[in-house]
Amino acid sequence: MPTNQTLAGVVIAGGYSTRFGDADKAVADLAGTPMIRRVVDRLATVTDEIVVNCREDQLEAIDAALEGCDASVRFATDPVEDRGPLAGIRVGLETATREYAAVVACDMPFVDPALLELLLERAQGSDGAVVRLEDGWYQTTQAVYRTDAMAEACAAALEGDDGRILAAIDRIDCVTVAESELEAAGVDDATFESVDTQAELEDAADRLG
Ligand SMILES: Nc1nc2c(ncn2[C@@H]2O[C@H](COP(=O)(O)OP(=O)(O)OP(=O)(O)O)[C@@H](O)[C@H]2O)c(=O)[nH]1
Ligand SMILES: [Mg+2]
Repeated sequence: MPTNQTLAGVVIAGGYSTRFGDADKAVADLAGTPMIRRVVDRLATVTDEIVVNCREDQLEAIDAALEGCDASVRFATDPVEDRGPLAGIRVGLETATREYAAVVACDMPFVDPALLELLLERAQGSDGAVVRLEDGWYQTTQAVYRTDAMAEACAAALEGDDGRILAAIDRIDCVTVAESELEAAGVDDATFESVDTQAELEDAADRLG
């Protein structure tokens, strides 16, 4: 996999998991393994650098959840908390050192590394590649971006008081990949599933267990 040399993984985990209840979904046990660890382990198969973005108060628990990981993980904490995922992506990308970075939310334990490889391939020569779902939604938290270009775009969007991830994407030259292309590329249907509630955690655990 020759293109892997330039791919970082950025996991965003600085949210408050309000739909999940009284616990941080990032470190929730999913069939015996903390959710964020599942994401990091999958990312590690196609990246050579991993940055985890979270709040200061999550560091200890996330570090423990990742103990013994093969990947070398660095942390990028939010300078200001609760500014939304775009702020987390920004600081994560500012910390990453590879030309491109796969940005993945901590609550997507089924992320398919094959998708990230496809997106990295499509992003070559551009500032990123993002999947456009059939309903028109862009899958921005499982996407590949050119690290410095997207970090600058995030900063510009945030400075303009626009916290939407799409506001940053609009500022870069990003390739769109149609959802319909993923099946032929062998990407797992479950890749975009996110675990936001206890019910979704139970459902995911049933399928893994
Ligand atoms: N750094 C940072 N990351 C965030 C923030 N809000 C959400 N995220 C991350 O963005 C991803 C998608 O967000 P959500 O699914 O809404 O997660 P959440 O906000 O923790 O959960 P809810 O409170 O239930 O919406 C998750 O990986 C979150 O950790 C934030 O304010 N800062
Ligand atoms: Mg949220």
